[in-house]
Parts: sequence; C-alpha cells; structure tokens
Amino acid sequence: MEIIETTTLQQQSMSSKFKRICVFCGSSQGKKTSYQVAAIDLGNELVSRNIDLVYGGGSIGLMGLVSQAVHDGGRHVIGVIPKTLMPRELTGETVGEVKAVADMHQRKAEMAKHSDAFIALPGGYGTLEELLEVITWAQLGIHDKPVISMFTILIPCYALLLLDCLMLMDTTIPYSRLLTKLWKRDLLIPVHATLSFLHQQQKSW
Ligand SMILES: CC(C)=CCNc1ncnc2c1ncn2[C@@H]1O[C@H](COP(=O)(O)O)[C@@H](O)[C@H]1O
Repeated sequence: MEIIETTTLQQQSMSSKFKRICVFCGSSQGKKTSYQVAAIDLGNELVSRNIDLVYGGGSIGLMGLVSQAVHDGGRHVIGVIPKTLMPRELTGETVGEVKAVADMHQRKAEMAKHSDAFIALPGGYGTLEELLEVITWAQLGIHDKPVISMFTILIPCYALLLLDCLMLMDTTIPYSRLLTKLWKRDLLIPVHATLSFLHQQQKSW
C-alpha cells in the first residue's frame, strides 16, 4: 500500500495491467472543438502511460485524431477494419497495424479480444452501438473489462437521458450494479483524470 501511494505515475504505468485500450469514437469530428481536444488528449494520455491503442481504423473524424496522437507518440496502434470499409475514400489512411476483418460483427469481437479496457469518446450511431455492445457483453459476463464512457461525460444530456430511460423502465440493471467498474456520473472530468481513475481501479479488475 505504502509503495503504491508513493509510486510515481510513470512507475505506475510501467506496472499497468492495461496494455491496450480500445477507443470507440466518431467517424466525424463533431461540432464542438472540445471533442477533438478530448480525442487528442486521450491519445496523448495513452502514450504517456505506455498504453497501445485498438480502434476502428481509418483517419477520419475523432478516430483519426486519437490514432494519430498515439501513433505520433510512438505507441502501437491496431486498426480493425472490415474489408468493405477499406477503400481509402471511406476511411482515409490507417496508421499503424491494420487488421482486416470480414464484417462489423467480427470487428467488434476482434477489437474486444485485443483490448484490456474500453473508452468511448463522443460519436454517432456507430460509437453508441459499440459502447452499448461492450456494456451488454459485460452484463452477460462475456468479459470483465472496464468500460469508461466519456461519451456520456462529454454529451451528458442526451446520452444519459437514453440510458436513464432504460433504468426508469426497469428493463436494465442500474449502471452502479451492472458494473461498479463502469464510470458514468462524474461529468466534466478531464481526460487525464479518466485515465488516473482507470489506474486507481485496476486492482479490482
Ligand atoms: C461507409 C462509411 C460512411 C464509412 C465511414 N467510415 C468509417 N470508417 C471506419 N469505421 C467507421 C466508419 N464509420 C463508422 N465506423 C465505425 O463506427 C464507429 C463510429 O461511428 P459513428 O461515427 O459514431 O457513427 C467507429 O468506431 C467505427 O468502428
């Protein structure tokens, strides 16, 4: 305990259980520059903690920003991309390693297989779908990896409204019970605090 408290951030990252994190995020950059800043910050934070990136491949939107930041920082990037989306006009250039998969289902499975944790940044239908899928898999016990939704942190009203509706309907397990590991309510937390939280929690995973 003593040792952990006095350990520097760098030492902590060396001993981090999280070697690779999957980031779900928009294929567009979004309206607010704060989303773009968050994507670049997240990429830089992964680099500073010696964590590699798994993502959906391509250089478009927030996906492009986070992957470029991780790649520029010298960490390994794995882009998992369905063959049908591979034409450059759809996705742009992919940095790092490209894993070609048959379809979207295989993509999600592959992304999950290679990752120790999941973080969602703002995005559209695709991001929301990916986020909900990994939450659902956790609920079913298919994996026991942390899921952090910066989607709901950065877009609190709409995303939380949707999830809160499900809870009001009592059709889903409340977040707090679903995954004590799933962090949701702390709004406006900067990216580095999100990663620090993940580090603090890592013993429970
Ligand atoms: C045909 C077309 C419009 C391609 C756009 N290009 C794309 N290239 C790669 N992955 C994507 C693309 N569009 C959506 N995705 C997937 O859906 C997520 C983002 O979708 P969205 O922008 O949130 O909804 C990404 O994490 C990625 O897994």
